[in-house]
Amino acid sequence: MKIQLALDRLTISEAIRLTRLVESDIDWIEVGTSLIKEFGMESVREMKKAFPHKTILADTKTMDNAKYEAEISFTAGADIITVMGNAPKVTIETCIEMARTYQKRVMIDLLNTSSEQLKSLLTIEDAIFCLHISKDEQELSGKNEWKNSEIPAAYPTPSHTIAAAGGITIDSLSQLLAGGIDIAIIGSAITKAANPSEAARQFNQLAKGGVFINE
Ligand SMILES: O=C([C@H](O)CO)[C@H](O)[C@H](O)COP(=O)(O)O
Repeated sequence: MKIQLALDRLTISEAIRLTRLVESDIDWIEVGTSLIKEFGMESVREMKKAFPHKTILADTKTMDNAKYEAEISFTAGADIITVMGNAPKVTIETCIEMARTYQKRVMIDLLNTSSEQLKSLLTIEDAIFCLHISKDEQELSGKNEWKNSEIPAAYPTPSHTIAAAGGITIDSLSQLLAGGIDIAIIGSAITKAANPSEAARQFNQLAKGGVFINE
């Protein structure tokens, strides 16, 4: 399982400093939607410049204007962009086409995506599918538990790549591992930890098949 570090509600320099602390224990770097909204594509450019060998995901959460958003993200250095699973089909397909042109990838964020739409999206085998408990659901509706039952059997065959995001902790990571998730997207549990390097080390140890013992 890969670890994607989600960087949200930070300045660009804080994001770079924090990533340096945990760099060896994370696989992918997510330039969070909040950074993109606050600092624009500069945040993607700066993160790629600071970490040229890491995969950079720009969490654009594209809902419309796919060609434009994909273009500015890929040319800024993003290796992966996100599009919402409940966006019009043409928006999702355009993101996929743009990614193929730039030889990059797309993560489809399945927040509020109907099962009918999901079924039709599963034909896109080179996309990454992301199960997501939103910040608002976590903070305002009290939904913050990941269970194996949340990873419906209808999801992908082994040929699909599946990610999960939203309030993931060491405990829920075990559930996600058992559920066959390929990429765990972890934000606050690392970025807000008292010791981010130690938190990232524990997540990575577990994600790479080790057993984490909470002493
Ligand atoms: O996508 C995210 C969220 O919508 C805020 O923009 C985060 O990347 C995701 O929630 C991971 O962060 P944590 O929930 O803090 O682990």
